Amino acid sequence: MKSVEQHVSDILAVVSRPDPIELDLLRAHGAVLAEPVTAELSLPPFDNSAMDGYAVCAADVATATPQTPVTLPVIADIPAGDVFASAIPVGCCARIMTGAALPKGADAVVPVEWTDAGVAEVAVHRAVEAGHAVRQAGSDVKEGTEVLPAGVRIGPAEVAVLAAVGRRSVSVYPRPRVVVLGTGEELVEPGRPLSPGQIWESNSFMLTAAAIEAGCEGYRYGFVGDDPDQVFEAIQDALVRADIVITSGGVSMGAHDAVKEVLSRLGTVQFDKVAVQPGMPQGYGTVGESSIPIIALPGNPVSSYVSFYLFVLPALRKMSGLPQEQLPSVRARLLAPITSSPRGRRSYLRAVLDYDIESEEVAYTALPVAQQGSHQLSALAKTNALVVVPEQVTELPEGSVVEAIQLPHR
Ligand SMILES: Nc1nc2c(c(=O)[nH]1)N[C@H]1C(S)=C(S)[C@@H](COP(=O)(O)OP(=O)(O)OC[C@H]3O[C@@H](n4cnc5c(N)ncnc54)[C@H](O)[C@@H]3O)O[C@H]1N2
Ligand code: MOO
Repeated sequence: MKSVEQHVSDILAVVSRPDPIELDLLRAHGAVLAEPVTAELSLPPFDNSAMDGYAVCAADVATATPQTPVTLPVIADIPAGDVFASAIPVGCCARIMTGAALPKGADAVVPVEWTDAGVAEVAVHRAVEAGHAVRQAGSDVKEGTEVLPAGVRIGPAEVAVLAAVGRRSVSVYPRPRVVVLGTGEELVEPGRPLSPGQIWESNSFMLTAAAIEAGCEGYRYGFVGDDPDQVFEAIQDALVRADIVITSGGVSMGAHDAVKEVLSRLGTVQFDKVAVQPGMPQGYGTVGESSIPIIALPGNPVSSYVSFYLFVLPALRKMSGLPQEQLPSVRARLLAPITSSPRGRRSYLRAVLDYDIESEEVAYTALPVAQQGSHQLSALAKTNALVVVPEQVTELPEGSVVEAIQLPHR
């Protein structure tokens, strides 16, 4: 059987990072930056006031106390956006608002709360040091410095930084379009009535949602039955708007598993048994004239789910322009024994991971849920981690320390 690592690297070999495109700032939100961004100007570009108050020369108010206030004439009013062109003469001050440029001659701002808030002249009750409530030019960013490296995902903070350094558009990797197709004659659209032998379709919803959460454009194609012609047509159709196609079902040994047969006709798709539980039968390759990557996941819902995080996510990261990175994992103490794990296959058990505030050594506990069957979907929603049981291990007592992979957004 093929190792998990081998299957990941085989998949990574058939997907590539797209060429960057220039996108307007909000369109770029959620995509990965393809260029390092530097500040053309310092931020703030000029010394400015951090408070509403009075721009003064600190030396002029050095003796001010509540008992002995210093009174200064107010010679100007400087709202944010205005610039006071001349200098403040010694012994004078200007009323100034937060964000307004500090006038020449002033070296500090007295907050309005430390004054009588006068308009023509003002009584200052407290001394200030030079620099008080002044935001120095460049105290956020110095001109020419890198504010964002290439390879970061653009979230709200990055959008803010880009706008603040004056960028209206940026070079990003376009978000991969992921088209998801389920297969199975027994499947029925949720919301429609079930006949005997049928179940409601869930994999294409789950995989589309997971692709969207991974920052991609996810499209649910829906599902088709096991008729090879239908499967053929659906995959051809899906290819039109896909950078990658994800299918579920039809990859095992079933007599009606159409996906295997059709995909072999359409491209270079290879089917493997991967040494993993759940998710053993897997397919990957490329299809169509443009050699669009395709990943064929097993139909069992839990297998599809786990396979997404093990095999699809690394592909989507690469296609998004992100560096390869494992999902974060921690060492955790098992709160229940693991009674059986197949020898020769690495198990990923769905578990509840908790922070263990009492423990001095291992900071987490992991409780694998009781329902670990590949069809037992409902338990997934209770879990937030995958406990890894290595290939050669078949059981583990309670209290064992294991690796627990933290699932995203859980
Ligand atoms: N003789 C063997 N049988 C099976 C083997 C094997 O090695 N030898 N492997 C088992 C394992 S492991 C898995 S995993 C499954 C994978 O099977 P397929 O990928 O061919 O999937 P299907 O047979 O189409 O479906 C399996 C199961 O999942 C349900 N399903 C499928 N698609 C969906 C969907 N979109 N939404 C909800 N549920 C879905 C389907 O009804 C089946 O119950 O094969 C084992 N068998
Ligand atoms: O490997 Mo299957 O994925 O056991 O359920």
